[in-house]
Amino acid sequence: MLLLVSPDGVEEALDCAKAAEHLDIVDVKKPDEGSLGANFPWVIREIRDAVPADKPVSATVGDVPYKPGTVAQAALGAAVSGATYIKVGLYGCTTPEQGIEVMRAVVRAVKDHSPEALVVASGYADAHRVGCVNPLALPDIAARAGADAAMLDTAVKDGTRLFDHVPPDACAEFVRRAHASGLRAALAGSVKQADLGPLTRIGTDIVGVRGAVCAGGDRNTGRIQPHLVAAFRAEMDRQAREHAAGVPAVN
Ligand SMILES: O=C[C@H](O)COP(=O)(O)O
Repeated sequence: MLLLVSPDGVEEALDCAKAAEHLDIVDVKKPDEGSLGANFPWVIREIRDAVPADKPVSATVGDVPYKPGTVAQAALGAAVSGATYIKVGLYGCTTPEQGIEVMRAVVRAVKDHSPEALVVASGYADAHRVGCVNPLALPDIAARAGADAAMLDTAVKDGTRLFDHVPPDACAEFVRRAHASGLRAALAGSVKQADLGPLTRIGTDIVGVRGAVCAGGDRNTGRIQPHLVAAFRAEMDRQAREHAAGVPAVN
């Protein structure tokens, strides 16, 4: 399982760089613009320059509206700025068809420019609270649009977590559907260390965090702490070892 960590700017990205050996993907976002809030192109570029070259930079394109042209341009902007994972939060899409239309436009815009870039279609575990497309529809949306990964995050950052809205069994079904379509499955949403057991066992490919590696566990007022990134990775590694050894689950 890969670890994606979301700094909110260059300063925090430098803290991620200090913990680079413990993480796999640096994910640029602007949390004050939403769960998958998009940051400025120059911030993506600065962060690309600040983190080790072997660490891919991901960028969120925003909690996007159902406007395929607008979103395709924004996604291209993220790719041009140096991101190699392009994450789109299908916030304004109320049907799978709308999600597919947006994601097809994004895939074309991104891959025409950077064929090696990976496009991630993200939905929301708490979609029922914001009226967007059902979380379990994301693997099919991503696959039919030609994206590379399906992801879930939470739209409302109020302390509720991924598993509060999509329990582990349903997340397992999400991962199964993604893998059946040849996609990577990424899961996030106020994920804590205690969630890593189930996330490992269901075969999650990428776990995304911010709050869990910020001081005080607070994604808004806390800053990313390199030692918390290291501790999170240590628990990931422990869970991976236990899973590989067939140790019975305790959480
Ligand atoms: O992409 C991952 C998100 O940044 C997760 O943030 P969070 O762990 O604070 O919910």
